[in-house]
Amino acid sequence: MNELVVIGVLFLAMGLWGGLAIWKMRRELQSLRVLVANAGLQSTPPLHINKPIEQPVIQTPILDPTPLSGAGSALANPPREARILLDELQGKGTDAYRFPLGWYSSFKGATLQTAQFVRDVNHILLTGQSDSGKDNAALGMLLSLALTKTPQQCQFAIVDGKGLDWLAWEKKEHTWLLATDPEHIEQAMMKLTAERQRRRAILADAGVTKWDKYTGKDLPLLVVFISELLLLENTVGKSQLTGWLNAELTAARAFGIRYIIATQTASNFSTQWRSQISLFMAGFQPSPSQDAPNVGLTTNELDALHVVAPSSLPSPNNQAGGVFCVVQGNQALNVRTTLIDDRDLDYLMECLPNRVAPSQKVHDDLLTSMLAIAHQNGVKALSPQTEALQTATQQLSVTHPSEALPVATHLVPADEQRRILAVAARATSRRAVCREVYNAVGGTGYNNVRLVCDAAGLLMPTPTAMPTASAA
Ligand SMILES: Nc1ncnc2c1ncn2[C@@H]1O[C@H](COP(=O)(O)OP(=O)(O)OP(=O)(O)O)[C@@H](O)[C@H]1O
Repeated sequence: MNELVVIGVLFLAMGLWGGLAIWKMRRELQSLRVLVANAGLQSTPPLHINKPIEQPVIQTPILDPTPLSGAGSALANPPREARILLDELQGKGTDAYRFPLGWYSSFKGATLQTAQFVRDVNHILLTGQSDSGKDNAALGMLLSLALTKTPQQCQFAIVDGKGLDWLAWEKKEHTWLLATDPEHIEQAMMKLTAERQRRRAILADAGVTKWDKYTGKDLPLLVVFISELLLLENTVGKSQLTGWLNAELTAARAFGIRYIIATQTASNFSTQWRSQISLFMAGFQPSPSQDAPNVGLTTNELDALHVVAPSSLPSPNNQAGGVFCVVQGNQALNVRTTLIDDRDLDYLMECLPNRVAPSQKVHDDLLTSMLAIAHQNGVKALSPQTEALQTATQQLSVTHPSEALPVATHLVPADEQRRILAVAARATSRRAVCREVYNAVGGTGYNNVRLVCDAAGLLMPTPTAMPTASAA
């Protein structure tokens, strides 16, 4: 009997000890997660071109994997801080222009679903009833790309017309084009077509068939965001818009251009260009008839993939903004985006480089080129106030540039400058000018072409942004 009591006490003690050990391990794991989360949050964002004034206070460092009721795997409480999003994104590697889609609950806990613009996603269709979170989703994508890629690697064309949400991008160096006024939409569409043709000519000159294979540094990935497709239709009419979309979406990919097209529903648009979409991201829709036009799969097909169709998602009016059904090929997932609040947005925009005024840019580029040339020629130190720079910048300000030479003649001989100017007036790229004038594609010849073209504003690699409503 006594033995039985001893054995019982022993079992009880072992059970207690085991329970205590499990509780301790859980606590340690919990503190470790807090530590890891805090360490991530305290790291500065990837680019630090500008010094932000103040970092927002972090509210919720632990990721909550609970799914939102009725929204499949989409999280109920995705991380609110954009820097958690960026840390997670960077952890996955940003080499192929990776960007975030949204958070979902997996066996690993709260997980970020991402996609890449190189060798993965072509164009994106972003749909959902008003207030479903389309603009916020696009903002997350563009901000992430801007914070992980330099303006030389990635540029944006933002065609809005809905309001003033994107105005802050106007002065940013990543912004190639910003049309916030419906009156500028047609001009923006023409400019995008011209840019595709310009890129085509550059690739043809370089003898490559695709942007992915081009090794020059003058063709950044151009991500075009159209915030409401209906505004384009209202501006140019149905048939012209259809023709434009068919042409641009079909050809843009090969020339390093990707479109993110947002609209409340794609059901009223032509189906031809939709075949060029490789990733569908659809928020709440009021009827099952809207599922297939917005994700490319029927409600039944989505059911079979165990995802909640757009028409079955909780309504954004019900505190469920930012929930999407994402479809790529035959794969589908429900995700919820990080809501980027004004405070986070101000801070992150502050981190992005501002556009340099054109005259300042020419001056800076000239200085950089001259320092490089001086370095090549063994000149140890060259002050920005050297006679050469003064002469060159004075020559830039002449009122009749066609009668004056753009740069000092001891930098580029006068006859070579005249020849570069003549060829650049009809050529499609600086490389083509260099080939024709110097029978070469790089070295000092290319430096001369760059100096002269920069100073004369010819064949500029980064076109300036369009005037916005405020600037017009
Ligand atoms: N991930 C999110 N989590 C929580 N709320 C969100 C989320 N995304 C968006 N919202 C809410 O939805 C509102 C509308 O978002 P947003 O402007 O991005 O929607 P939209 O689909 O672009 O709307 P519209 O078509 O009317 O322009 C936001 O102000 C926010 O309150």
